[in-house]
Amino acid sequence: MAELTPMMKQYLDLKQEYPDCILMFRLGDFYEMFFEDAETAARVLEIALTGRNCGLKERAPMCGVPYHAVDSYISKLIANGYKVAICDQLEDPRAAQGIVKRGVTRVVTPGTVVENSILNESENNYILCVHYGEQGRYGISYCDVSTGEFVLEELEDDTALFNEMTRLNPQELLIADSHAKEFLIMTGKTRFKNTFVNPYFDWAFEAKAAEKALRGHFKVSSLKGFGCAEMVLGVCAAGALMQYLIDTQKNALLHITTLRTLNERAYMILDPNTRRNLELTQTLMENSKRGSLLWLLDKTQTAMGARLLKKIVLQPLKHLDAINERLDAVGEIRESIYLRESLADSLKHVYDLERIISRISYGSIDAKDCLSLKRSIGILPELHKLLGETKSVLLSRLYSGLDSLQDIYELLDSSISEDAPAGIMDGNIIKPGYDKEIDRLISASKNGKAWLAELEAREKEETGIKNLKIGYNKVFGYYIEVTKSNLSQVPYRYLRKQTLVNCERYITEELKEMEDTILGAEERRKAIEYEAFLKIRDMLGENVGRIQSCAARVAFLDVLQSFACVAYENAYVRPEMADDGLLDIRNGRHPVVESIRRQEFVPNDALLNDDTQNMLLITGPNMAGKSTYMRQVGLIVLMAHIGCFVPASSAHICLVDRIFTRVGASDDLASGQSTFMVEMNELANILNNATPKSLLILDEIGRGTSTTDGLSIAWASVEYIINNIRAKTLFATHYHELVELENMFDGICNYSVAVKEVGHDIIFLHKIVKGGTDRSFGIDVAKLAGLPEEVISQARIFLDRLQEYEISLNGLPRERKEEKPENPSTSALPAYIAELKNVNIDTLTPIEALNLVYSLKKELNHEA
Ligand SMILES: Nc1ncnc2c1ncn2[C@@H]1O[C@H](COP(=O)(O)OP(=O)(O)OP(=O)(O)O)[C@@H](O)[C@H]1O
Repeated sequence: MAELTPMMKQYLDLKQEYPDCILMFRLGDFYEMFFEDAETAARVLEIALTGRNCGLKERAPMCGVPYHAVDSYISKLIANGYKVAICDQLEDPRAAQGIVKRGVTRVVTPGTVVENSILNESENNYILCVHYGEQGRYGISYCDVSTGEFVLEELEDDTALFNEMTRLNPQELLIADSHAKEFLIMTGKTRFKNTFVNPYFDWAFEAKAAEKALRGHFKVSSLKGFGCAEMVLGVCAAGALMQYLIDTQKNALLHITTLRTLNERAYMILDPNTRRNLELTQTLMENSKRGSLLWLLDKTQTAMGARLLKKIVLQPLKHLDAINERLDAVGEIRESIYLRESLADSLKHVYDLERIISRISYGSIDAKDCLSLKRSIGILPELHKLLGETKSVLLSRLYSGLDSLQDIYELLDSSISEDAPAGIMDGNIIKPGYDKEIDRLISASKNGKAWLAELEAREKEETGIKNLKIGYNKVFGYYIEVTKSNLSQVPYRYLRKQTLVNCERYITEELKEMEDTILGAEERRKAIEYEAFLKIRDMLGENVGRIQSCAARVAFLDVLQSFACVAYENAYVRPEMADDGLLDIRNGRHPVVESIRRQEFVPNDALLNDDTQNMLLITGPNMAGKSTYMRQVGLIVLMAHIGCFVPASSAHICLVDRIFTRVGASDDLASGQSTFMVEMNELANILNNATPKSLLILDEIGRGTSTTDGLSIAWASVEYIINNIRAKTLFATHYHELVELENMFDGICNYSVAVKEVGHDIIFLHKIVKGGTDRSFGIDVAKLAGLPEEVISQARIFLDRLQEYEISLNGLPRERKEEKPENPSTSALPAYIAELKNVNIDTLTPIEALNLVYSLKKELNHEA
């Protein structure tokens, strides 16, 4: 009976352990795949499907990829939704007795890739683990295995979970088997519907098992030191994630040196709408980084700085001292041209230390990485010197904590050759003087070369063949080459080795002996260099924690210099921060619009306080600049809270707990929500969660439905905010009726965006002025947009007619509206209308009152 070959038996044993993965099996210089895996991989990777004798009657389907190019093939498989298990040779094949020992060294999934060619340099690559707690609460934990960041958090509800998921944008979600279905349904209609969801053992999420996995990895007897002892849900998520990483990444977790507990009280929560509406990391229209706040603020010089900047932009601080510390540091760098330019110049030379560290941990570091590490460390003394001269608390703290890693520099400088190749098994990596044995072998092969030259001269002399030469190739080794015209002079002692078109190649006894010595020395040197390199790698491995904390400091310094650089280049000012409820921005600008627009940007003030000016009700024509103005206030407040200078001539910014935005119209087809439904969901979230310390930016509330419904909702929302929340609010609207609210409530102030009419044309002045407006200029804007003249003139006729009805309404005693009502809760009711209809004011809600106004309008319309 046919029997499997030992190699195929080994393959099938391993494959059994990884049935859901494509198993890449290392054979010599190739990773081979067999059977179904081969068929799938050949199709996805567009490579040839062949066969291999496996001992059975039929050949096993097989395909393979060269090991040195494996990254690009892995990335293609991952992108197509497959998991890949990498099976490597666990011993030197030359030393193996019998079949080479092999084992899976790593399972690669979208959330666990570390290959540079797959990763985006300025983005983190997270795997996020979600643990379901009681009463709708969650514990989450996320890790970027390409940098070693490992964090846990606890979240209140679905909304908080969704907020964090959108902030982190994980490539993979780990979830307990028993919740996987529920989770898939929950994410099925969101943007995470295509994210790789990985169900994992329930037991790993149990508190005891989770804690054990964490204690085991961090080698601690208690988790107290990480500040998460009370966070049971978070620990369950973190422990399950750690267990998963241990299972799949095997021994490559050296670089996960700490567990960070995210304290939500330290950061302002930004919901996905606010991130999107303020275009913090990407633009609304094109989803591109260019045009976003992140793009504008990114003057970082390192990939680590770029990744940290994104985190900082999405996590504004909530504490005054922390914000002021950052502002002090940015101010100090901004003030000194020398410091600013020297920091940028030095940081330019620092490589991506975080990802080099992960390659140390994964054992995939090469000599080039070592040189990058050495060069980066070489910059540290300069950074140290620059920071040593600073005064601000934060920079001084960075200075005192910055380890110069001198010993690591010396190790790398003495060991790794400057022109070392990338491959670590090809020799020429180790510098002369580092290892005596390597030096001896180098000299043996060098002497061998001198001896070859001497032999060549001797053979020429003896045979009289002047153009005889000694050469070498990988297949035949050393040879003596004689051209065809000189063959008659070849002596008998020459043994033919190879025949070419123009020449013959020979070997002699003497040359053969020398070949053994030279090649033996070369081979041995390569082997010893490889061993020496592995030792250096291990020494680096023992120091990953030190390199990591250095990397974190460098990244933070990079963000601070980036803020300083942007502040200097764009003439930003330092915001004055206080917890006093006053927002006073003078000559504020929209940071991105001003940097992109060719024409001059018109600056505007913004004043909001807790009592007299709590809400700005902004009216004005289309295209005047209402949205730009409101976004600019939101961005200035946010920039101040991340410790960045702001585009204004001066800015007093009070601490805010959240920034809420409801801007523009977008529908969510994926979840089957109409534009209006999306708008109402967002509004509900704001009205339910805003506090007096929040900043609200509301643009055209109610425009997604009929005018009457829309106006009613807008009116009622303004009332609700001013009466119940008293959050600082910017409220832009096309419902000019709302300007009446200024007279009815303390704290509402009308503003409008000025335009100038020149004949039939309008000029946008983009200036925010006090007072409301009652004209939209919509038709004028439509004309500017190039609507056909016929449509424009017909629209003007309709408008005139409508305005006539408007006048017949407003002809009613207007002065009554100026009187301040005694009871603000019924204040929205236009009393004169109620009187007209003989209705008792006190029995109506504001919305009913507004509906009344409109039904009256309709009646008047009919009569006319
Ligand atoms: N302060 C300003 N200085 C210069 N240009 C500005 C200013 N504010 C806005 N703009 C420009 O005016 C245009 C319209 O701005 P925006 O979209 O904010 O107007 P809007 O009033 O919100 O319009 P709509 O009501 O139609 O949504 C944009 O192209 C913007 O770049």
